[in-house]
Amino acid sequence: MRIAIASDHAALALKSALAEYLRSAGHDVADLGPYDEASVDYPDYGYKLAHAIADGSAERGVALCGSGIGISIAVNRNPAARAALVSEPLSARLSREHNDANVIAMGARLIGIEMAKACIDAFLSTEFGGDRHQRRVDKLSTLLTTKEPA
Ligand SMILES: O=C(CO)[C@H](O)[C@H](O)[C@H](O)COP(=O)(O)O
Repeated sequence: MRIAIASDHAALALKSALAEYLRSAGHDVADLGPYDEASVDYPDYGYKLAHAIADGSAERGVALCGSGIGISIAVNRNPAARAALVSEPLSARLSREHNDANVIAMGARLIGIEMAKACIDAFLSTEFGGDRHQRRVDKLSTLLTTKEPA
């Protein structure tokens, strides 16, 4: 699978570890940065990651910052992205099954590497459930253009 990964400075080490984990599992991983420990702003990297989802260069995204909160907010500014901030595998699975999430977000200051890998595994191995969930995901798109859900 084509997977883009991005972070801010707070999640640099987790980003490197997860990129390696994903590559060793056979995925085509695009590391969108940053590439050193200099302090950066999560909106810049959330923007890049969401853009990769929107233009189709990535099928899934992994977004990381200290808490995961800032970068997940940034990614979700792009209407093509559905980013889910998770800290354990059940939420990661449900984000796919119910929400058709295409980006997983995690907080490097809150989660360990093994839990992060377990979340990624659940996220990548779960299919969207469709049916009633499709109707709800479709409504997310209408929220962008109307004041009230259809
Ligand atoms: O966006 C965040 C909080 O919602 C992230 O945790 C950031 O990584 C964090 O704000 C960065 O903080 P720092 O003090 O500049 O390292």
